[in-house]
Amino acid sequence: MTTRQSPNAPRHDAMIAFDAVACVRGGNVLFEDLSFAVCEGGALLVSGPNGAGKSSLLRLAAGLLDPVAGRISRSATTALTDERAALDPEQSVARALGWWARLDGAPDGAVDAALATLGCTHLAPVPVRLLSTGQRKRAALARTIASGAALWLLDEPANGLDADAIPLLEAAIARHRAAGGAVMVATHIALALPDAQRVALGAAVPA
Ligand SMILES: Nc1ncnc2c1ncn2[C@@H]1O[C@H](COP(=O)(O)OP(=O)(O)OP(=O)(O)O)[C@@H](O)[C@H]1O
Repeated sequence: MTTRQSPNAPRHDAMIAFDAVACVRGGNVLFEDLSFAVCEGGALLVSGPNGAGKSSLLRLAAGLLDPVAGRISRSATTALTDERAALDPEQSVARALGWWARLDGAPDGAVDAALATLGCTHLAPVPVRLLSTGQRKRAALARTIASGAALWLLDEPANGLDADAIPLLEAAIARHRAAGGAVMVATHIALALPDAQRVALGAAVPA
């Protein structure tokens, strides 16, 4: 169930390290004794059946959940993309993303660049509430790309994307890693993540 690097010793150069982490939700142990470290340029691929705890793992990594045991050390800024796009439905895509970019302290032009990266510059003036499923996913991914965060936490990033968008996402991840960033990805859809570490979660058991 776990990926272990140096046993019980979080790496000092890690952007994030899980050390013997356990997660319980809804009365079930989703995983325990989970240890790994993700360093600059790294990637971690999280797999497992529905309900295994992939999203929970990413929420732990984002600091949105606390582990019931173990320790999580985080030295990098993080951005999470999940099914909640968290974009104001009444704003245009550009304004909604711009709001987050300002909050994240992103440089001027970060939103335009992120939209171009995902091939959706044309969506900039479109109200968020009018976006299709795949367009909403592209906008949510653009929010993470524009954030400037070093560690991208991507929960099912390919869901809803069409065949043209998936290579754009893979290229964006590769560029981010080449620039010293890192990613943790939970996905049921195959994505090219060269040299990724793997965490395969199993079925939950009652606590
Ligand atoms: N807020 C919550 N309170 C209680 N239980 C929760 C909560 N959120 C999730 N769970 C439970 O935790 C378990 C793991 O959920 P999680 O979303 O992490 O799984 P997942 O592996 O991402 O699943 P999927 O492949 O379906 O996206 C599920 O049984 C779910 O019902």
